[in-house]
Amino acid sequence: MEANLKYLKLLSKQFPTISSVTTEIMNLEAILNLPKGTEHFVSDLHGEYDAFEHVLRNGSGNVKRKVQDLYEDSLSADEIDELATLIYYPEEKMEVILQDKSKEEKEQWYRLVLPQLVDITIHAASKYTRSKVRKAIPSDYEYILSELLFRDPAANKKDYYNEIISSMIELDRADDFVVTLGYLIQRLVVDHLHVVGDIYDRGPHPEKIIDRMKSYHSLDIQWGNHDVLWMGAALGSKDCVANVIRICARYDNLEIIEDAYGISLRHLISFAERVYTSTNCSTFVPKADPYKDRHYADELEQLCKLQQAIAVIQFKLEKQAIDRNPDFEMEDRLLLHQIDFDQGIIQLRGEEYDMVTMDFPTVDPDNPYELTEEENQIMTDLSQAFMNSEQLQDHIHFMIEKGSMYLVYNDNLLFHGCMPMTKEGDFLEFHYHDEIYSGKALFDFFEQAIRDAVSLNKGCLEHTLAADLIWYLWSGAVSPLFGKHAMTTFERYYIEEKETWTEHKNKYYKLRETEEGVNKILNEFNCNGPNSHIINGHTPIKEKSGENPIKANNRMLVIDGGFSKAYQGKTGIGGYTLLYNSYGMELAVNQPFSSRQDAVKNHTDIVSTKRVVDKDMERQKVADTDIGEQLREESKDLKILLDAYRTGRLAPKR
Ligand SMILES: O=P(O)(O)OC[C@H]1O[C@](O)(COP(=O)(O)O)[C@@H](O)[C@@H]1O
Ligand SMILES: [Mn+2]
Repeated sequence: MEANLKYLKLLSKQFPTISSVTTEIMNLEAILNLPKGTEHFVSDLHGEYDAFEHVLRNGSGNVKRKVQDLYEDSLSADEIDELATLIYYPEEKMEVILQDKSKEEKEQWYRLVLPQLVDITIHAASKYTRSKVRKAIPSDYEYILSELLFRDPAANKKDYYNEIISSMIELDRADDFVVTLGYLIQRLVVDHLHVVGDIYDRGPHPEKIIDRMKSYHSLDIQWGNHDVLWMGAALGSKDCVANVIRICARYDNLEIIEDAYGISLRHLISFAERVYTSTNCSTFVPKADPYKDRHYADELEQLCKLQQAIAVIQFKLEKQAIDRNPDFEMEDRLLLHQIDFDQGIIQLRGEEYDMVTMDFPTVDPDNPYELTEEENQIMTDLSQAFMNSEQLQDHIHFMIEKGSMYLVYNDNLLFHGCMPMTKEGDFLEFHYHDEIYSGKALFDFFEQAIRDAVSLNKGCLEHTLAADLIWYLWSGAVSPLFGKHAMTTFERYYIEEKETWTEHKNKYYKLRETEEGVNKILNEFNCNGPNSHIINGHTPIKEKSGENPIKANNRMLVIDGGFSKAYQGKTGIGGYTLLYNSYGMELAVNQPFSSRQDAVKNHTDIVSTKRVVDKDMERQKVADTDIGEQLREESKDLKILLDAYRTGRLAPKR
């Protein structure tokens, strides 16, 4: 009771009068009755910044829908496409449209297009409270846009527009106004963004994706295996550093490390060129971006040698991590000592294979896991450089702040990789330091390890062990982010026989096809609503071979469709994105994104088809969401405060 009164007193500071309390209650009740805001889900962006930017700009088709809602009957399909493209890329599209126009023609165009843009903005804003829309308006236009968006419906609209547009043109502000409205519409069509993991690796610009996300109005991240790899590297794990560099070399993306994050690879490169000699093994040839054709032979050779050098360092370092952590049970990943250095063969699970190359200048056959002095020095310096890169630290801390291993949001469960399971369909157990973790607790355990690696002092044993757990998340058999029995990097580089490359997927990937399997996982996270789904990324859906991203009687949605160019050959598409608005969920199938210029010039839009996930769902209001739940609580408290004012338990101000 005491505590209650204390809380009410605090609340009364914010709402000191009866009228302020009643106004706020009315405001909250009104919000609860608005339609639910639109959530937008993307995953597996893999450094493809331009494609990501495009789906943010077109809201996975949501912008075009708003245009169609208003102009389907009065504009042609081409005109609708042009107007939509103007909204996605206002600066570039306007330049193309206006380039050959006279002053009068330009003025005519503004008079046509500005009212259209204002109407689309009003339509997109109609789901929100005035105060929310006001917050989205850039301050330069606060007055004018408030006037336009919240104008008195009885006032003569035409006169009003004319007046405003005339003064815009006169003051030479019409261009700027088009741009402002374009971005405001983009901002309003999506209320909240979920990024279901794998921002990093394979593609060229993860750092631009993070910068873009930093300025986005509302989002969360579920970490992917590639994201935690970078987190581990930034937090000082040498195993993670070696993997990050190796993957960047493999995909010809060293600029990310050197230019975007200012980490010098000079010593490593000169070491690799000096010490490694073989240049003829195809397994080390980088998987170059097909759009980036700029290689000279010596550049390729350098990337091959760099990959060799860092792969060997990685295998040596992994021995230390595996020895430090017998609980990982990863001894069978240690393969250097299985090589017969005289005969050029390797023993693997009872079979004998030829080695693709025997270029191991730094491996002592009697002590194959010992790093040479120079290798040691290079890794010590590189891990320092990762920890000292301000830009990288800034990006990783953003991911840590906005991210988590999983998220329950409006009754949906979001995670990147998998729920590790046994073949009997039970949650797989991870044994660590005499404790056992499985199910939700397994996710929570790894999340804590990441947060420990952030807060513990670097260099102490606890920190090293926390960083090792991050590396385990990248490649361990019971990792919810990896989902395969082992990572066969060694075999992929050194053995030709592809049967040795297989990474067996966890049973989860069979079980998630069934409603029973999916419900078991949803229940574990207390997601029991009639509209609960799992939203999953990580494994590219091979759409072109007929695989369906919507599984388990619509309960499971796998949205990795291949933003990554390296995977588009397999998937046949350019990525899935998901929208969840007040009418339910809709999966957008995106075509590969060609280029920004193409999108601007030819109106190529990458959303090709939409598939409805929820049929017959009742229109959802804010009241039906997690935020609605919070608002109802607030409203309940305010009603108690009102009662306290009325019964004299507290004295309101007058
Ligand atoms: O094609 P690459 O570069 O060899 O990468 C393959 C590796 O990437 C992984 O698939 C992990 O990356 P994803 O999360 O993108 O699947 C590993 O399982 C595998 O060993
Ligand atoms: Mn992944």
